[in-house]
Amino acid sequence: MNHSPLHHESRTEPASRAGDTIIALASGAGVAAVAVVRISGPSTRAVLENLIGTLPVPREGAVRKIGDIDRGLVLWFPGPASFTGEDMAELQVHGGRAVVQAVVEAVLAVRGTRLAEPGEFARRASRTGSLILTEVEGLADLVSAETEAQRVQALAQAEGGLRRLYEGWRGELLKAQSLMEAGLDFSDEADVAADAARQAADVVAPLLGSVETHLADRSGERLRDGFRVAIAGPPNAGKSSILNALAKRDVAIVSEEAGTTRDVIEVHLDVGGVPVIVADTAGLREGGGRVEAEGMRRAVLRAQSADLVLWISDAADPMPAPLGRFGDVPIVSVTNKADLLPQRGAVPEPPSGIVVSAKTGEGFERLVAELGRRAGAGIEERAASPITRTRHRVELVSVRDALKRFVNPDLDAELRAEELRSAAHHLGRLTGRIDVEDILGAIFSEFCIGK
Ligand SMILES: Nc1nc2c(ncn2[C@@H]2O[C@H](COP(=O)(O)OP(=O)(O)OP(=O)(O)O)[C@@H](O)[C@H]2O)c(=O)[nH]1
Ligand SMILES: [K+]
Ligand SMILES: [Mg+2]
Repeated sequence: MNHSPLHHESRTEPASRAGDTIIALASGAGVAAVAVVRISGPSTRAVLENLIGTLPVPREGAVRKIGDIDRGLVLWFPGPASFTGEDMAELQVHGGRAVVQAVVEAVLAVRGTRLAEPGEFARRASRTGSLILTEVEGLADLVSAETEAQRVQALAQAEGGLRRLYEGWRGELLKAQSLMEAGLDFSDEADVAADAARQAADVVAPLLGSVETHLADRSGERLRDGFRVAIAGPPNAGKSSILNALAKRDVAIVSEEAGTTRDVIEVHLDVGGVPVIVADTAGLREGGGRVEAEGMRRAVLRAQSADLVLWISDAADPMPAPLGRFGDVPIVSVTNKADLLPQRGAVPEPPSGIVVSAKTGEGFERLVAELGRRAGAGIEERAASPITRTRHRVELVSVRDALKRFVNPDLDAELRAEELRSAAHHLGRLTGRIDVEDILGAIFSEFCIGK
C-alpha cells in the first residue's frame, strides 16, 4: 500500500479496508496554534508506543515528547469506549505545517496505517454501532451548522433525539407485528385471530398518529436548509436596493433603469439564529425583451418555490400582490421609498404590509422582525426532535402509508401483516439498521477529513 500523504485513496470501498488504522489532521488546514491529529484502528497502540513510548492513562491528557518532532498533548482512548469504537488516539501538537507534516509522516511509517477519507471516522463509529445513522447525520449537520438554532438542532439529533423517537416506534411496531403473527398462527380459530388483529390495531393507531404529527412539522428541514425568501415585484420598486440593505453590502446592481436585475441573486442571512436565504429577482411587468422575459420566468419560479415572498412596490405607485401567481406561498407586502412620500401617512399601509425606505433604512427593523417571526415560526414550540432531511421524510411517508393500509380491517390478515413488515423495513432504513451502506456513502461524502 502506498503511504505517501499525497496519495489519494479511492473513496468507493473503504469497507474492504476497515481493518486499517486511519489517520487524519482533524483540525483545519493551515497554520494554527494547535493541530489535532486523530488516529483510529488496531495499530493505534503501536503508533503511540512508537512515538511516545509508554501509553498514557486512558482518556486523560498527558504532555509527552512526540518522537523528536514536538512536545504535545496525547490522548489515548482504548476501544470500544471511543468515538469510533476502535482503539483511538489524539495528538495535539503545535499547528505549524512542518510539525503537522512530520507527525503525520511518523504515524504513517507504522505498518497498517493510512490517511483517512472524508467522514471515515464517523463511518467506523456507525459500523461498530456506537453511532446510528441519524446521529451521524446530526454530526454532519453540527460540523456545517452556521447559525445558533442550526447548532442546537444538529446537536440534539447527534445526541440521539431522533434515534430515541424512532427506536420507540420500532418497539411499538414489533409489538403489533408479533400480535399479528400470533394471530396468523391461530388463523383456524377465527376469534383468537380477530382479537390479536384488534390488539395490533390498538397499538398501531396511536403510532400512526405520532408519525403523522411528526410529518406535519417541516420546521426542522426549514432550519437545516434555510428559510427561503423571494423578493419580487414590479421593476424599479427597489427590490435590489432592499436586498442590499438586508445584506448590508452591495450584492446586487441598483440603477434607475427598469429591468436591471435578470438573474436570481441570493444572500444568506442569520436572522435571530435562523438561516434565511433571500433571493432578489427580476422585476415583473408585461413585455420586455427575450433576456428580461427569461429573468421574469426565473423570478416567478423562484417565488413559487420559496417559503415566503416579499412583494415590493413603490410608495408612489403601490401595486397589490398578484394573488395566486406564486401558488400558495405566503406573501408579505412591502411598500418601498417611504422617504419620497410628501407627508407621513399619505399612503395607507396595505394589509399586513410594511413600509420601508431602502434609502434611509426606515422600516427595516420591522421587516427583519417579520422575517425572523416567519422563519422561526414553530421552532420554539415544536417537539424536541423534528425531521431534518428529505431522506427522513421519504422513509416516514412509506411508514405512514403502510400503517394506513394496515388499519383497513377489510384487508386480508396476511396482507395486513405484510404492511407492518413494510413499515418496519422503512423505519429500519431511517435508523440505518437496514440497507445502511448505500445511505452511508451519501452522508459521509458531506464530511470533512478527520471527522
Ligand atoms: N428615494 C429612494 N429611491 C430608492 C429607494 N429604493 C430604491 N431606490 C431607487 O430606485 C431605483 C431602482 O432601484 P433598484 O433597487 O434597482 O430596483 P429594482 O426593483 O431592483 O429594479 P429592477 O431590478 O430593474 O426590477 C434606483 O434608482 C434606486 O436608487 C428608496 O427607498 N428611496
Ligand atoms: K432598476
Ligand atoms: Mg433589481
